[in-house]
Amino acid sequence: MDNISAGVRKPAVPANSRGSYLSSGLTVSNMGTCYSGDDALLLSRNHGISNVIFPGSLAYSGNRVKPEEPSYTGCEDRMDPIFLSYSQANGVPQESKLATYMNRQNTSTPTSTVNQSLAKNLAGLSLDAVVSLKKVTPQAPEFVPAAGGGGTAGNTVAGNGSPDFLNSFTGLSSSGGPQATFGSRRSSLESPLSASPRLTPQPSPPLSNCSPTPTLDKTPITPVSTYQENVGGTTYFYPTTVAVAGAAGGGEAAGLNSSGMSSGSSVVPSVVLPSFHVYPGTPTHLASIKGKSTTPAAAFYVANEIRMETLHRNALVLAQPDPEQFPELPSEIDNYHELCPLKPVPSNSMHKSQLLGYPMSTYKATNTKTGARYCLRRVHGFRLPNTKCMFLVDMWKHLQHSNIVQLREVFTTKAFGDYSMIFVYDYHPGSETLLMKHFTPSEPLNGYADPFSADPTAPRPYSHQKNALLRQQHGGGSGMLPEGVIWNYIIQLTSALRVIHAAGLACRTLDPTKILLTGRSRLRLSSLAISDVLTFDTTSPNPLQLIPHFQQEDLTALGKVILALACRSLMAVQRENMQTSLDLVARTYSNDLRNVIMYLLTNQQQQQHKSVTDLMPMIGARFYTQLDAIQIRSDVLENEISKEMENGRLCRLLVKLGTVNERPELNLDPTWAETGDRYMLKLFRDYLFHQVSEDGRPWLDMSHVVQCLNKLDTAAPEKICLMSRDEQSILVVSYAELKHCLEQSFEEILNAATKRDQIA
Ligand SMILES: Nc1ncnc2c1ncn2[C@@H]1O[C@H](COP(=O)(O)OP(=O)(O)OP(=O)(O)O)[C@@H](O)[C@H]1O
Repeated sequence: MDNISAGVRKPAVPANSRGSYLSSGLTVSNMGTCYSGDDALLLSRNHGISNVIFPGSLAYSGNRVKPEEPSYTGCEDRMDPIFLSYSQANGVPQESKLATYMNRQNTSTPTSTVNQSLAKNLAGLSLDAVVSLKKVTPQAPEFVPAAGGGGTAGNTVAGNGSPDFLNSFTGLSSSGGPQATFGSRRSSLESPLSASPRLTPQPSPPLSNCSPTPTLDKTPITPVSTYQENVGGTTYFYPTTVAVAGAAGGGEAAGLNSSGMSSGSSVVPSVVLPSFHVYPGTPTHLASIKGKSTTPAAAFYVANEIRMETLHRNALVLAQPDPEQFPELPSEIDNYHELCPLKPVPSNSMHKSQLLGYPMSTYKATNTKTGARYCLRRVHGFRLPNTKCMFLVDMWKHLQHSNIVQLREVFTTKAFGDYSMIFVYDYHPGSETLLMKHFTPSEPLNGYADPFSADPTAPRPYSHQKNALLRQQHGGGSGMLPEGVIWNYIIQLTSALRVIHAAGLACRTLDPTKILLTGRSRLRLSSLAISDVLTFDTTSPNPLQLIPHFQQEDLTALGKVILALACRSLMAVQRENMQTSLDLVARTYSNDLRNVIMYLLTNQQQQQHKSVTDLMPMIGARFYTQLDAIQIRSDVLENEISKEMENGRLCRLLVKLGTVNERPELNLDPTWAETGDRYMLKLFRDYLFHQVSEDGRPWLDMSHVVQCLNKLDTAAPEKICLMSRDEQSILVVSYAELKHCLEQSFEEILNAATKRDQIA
């Protein structure tokens, strides 16, 4: 909570006048509470420089108090008597600017209506919001600021901070925030809602797992539009619309009452929701997760590691081809442009894909209609004899799974100067193949060498040297994959195969060159459907006849991939190395892993029909381990999102503010940004960003900015005190009102922009 008495921080004031505003005898009268009934605060200075009257509280339901309104009954004893003592002839302190203004006008200003029956109606004034307010009397010592110059009384609050004084106000405040008075008169910024202005922002919360203390407000307030009048250089603001509860917090806006229950619920509210959104800090169940970033910034921003990964992926999505390097690339193919090769384009048609037997190239491309990025696989020089195979393409297109790169469409093109077939897939930036990840020689193997490598210097299988090496690997720190990683891969690959086979299809490209690894451990089968199209037999009466056979081949291919991963060698799956490889697996890993491999690689003749579902009991409880890991990961990411969600929301809010603030002109009005609602927003901008410490140094506190923006965004009823740069005007205004001003002003700009568009 603020400690206004510390007097450390204050609204932005010019350096040359620092420290003076609290001691310059400002008089603050809460006119809105009981004098004019229009909820306006008159802030005047003893030395009578121009002032601003501005709507303070929004508890009143109209511009002016209407004495006959039944809702304003029974509250006299709840009113701060200090205001009663000010009830002068017209209900307005005669020394106030508003009184001067009204006297000068001597006309039937709305306030005069108040005057006639104010005394009567004050007795019956009823405001729910003040029911719980602590009753104080003018005689209470804490309410009698020292007479005389501004310095004394002002110091009581801003300088020395009489605890009694503050406590009594704190007791009045539903927000629990400190209150303030200025100058030599008995005065208060206390509003009918007890949402006092904050002269100083909240202190920074501790960085670890902590967030600014939210202010709890039970009474949501709707901003009111204001009517303003300039009299002799003084601007008077009056509310013009009815304040309606219900627009303050997000929960309220979503039709929830303060308990978070639906409005129709008869359950008695037992909790009070904060009136603004803020990230509440890392949940305890994530605080102890290993590998979590512990930097202070990680408490409020997305973890560095995730940020870097995301930035990298986004950069890859946006990457453009270098036109000088790829001059031969067509600028557009069908609905795709910005082709960016993902691997070197084969220079001649003899360079064929090892797996598919055709020259192939892979590109990232942008859809011209949607702007989305896709992965295009081009089969060079392939001419589709007819479209009979397209039913298979449709089957693949409908297959959606988290371990599959989804096929989107297939078409032929002559844009490359030949007959090419294009398979369009989802693009997963930053993916690498299993081959690149686990079988590239460049990868450091931490002393482990491929036991099947042809390199004569490498250890031979089952040589003394190799066995020693294996023992060392088994002890940890080796280049062999941890068994958990292999099981993780098995679960993902079998998961994909399960849906493919269940759909009556077969993968046919289950190979380390066609299994993509994205991020830490997400596997996806790629290049699906290509084999089906390229080898489609148009003369066959039943093109699906061979699918069961291909499914059995998928399972064998899966066994080979697992064996190769377990031995970290593609040569491990060659027929002559097979037995050696299985022995190696038996020594290094659990029996379960060996059994899975054995099951998948056992000759089909010996085994009737293999099925991917047979593997599920072999995987067994490892499913749970995987599920647990995924759910923890999901928790972590959800937490990261909740941090960034707040940041994104604030960014949009800042964009709005920036669009309004300092706008040179609007609709040919060069003073637009400096007048009316915009003036308040300008002062709010100063309050947000330009505060200075007592000795004039810039005061920087991110939590202050974040808190204020959050309160603005949710139209919190809490009030703040804004001061003009020349110190001549002070506005006491709620976030709700500021939000309303911002929305109005931004809408004006939007309307003007649309108008111009229409003209253009
Ligand atoms: N859907 C995709 N999203 C993102 N990147 C992909 C996608 N498909 C493939 N890639 C990447 O494109 C590159 C080339 O993939 P490709 O399958 O053509 O490899 P390859 O080993 O050269 O295959 P082949 O020998 O059959 O031509 C790889 O780095 C791979 O990670």
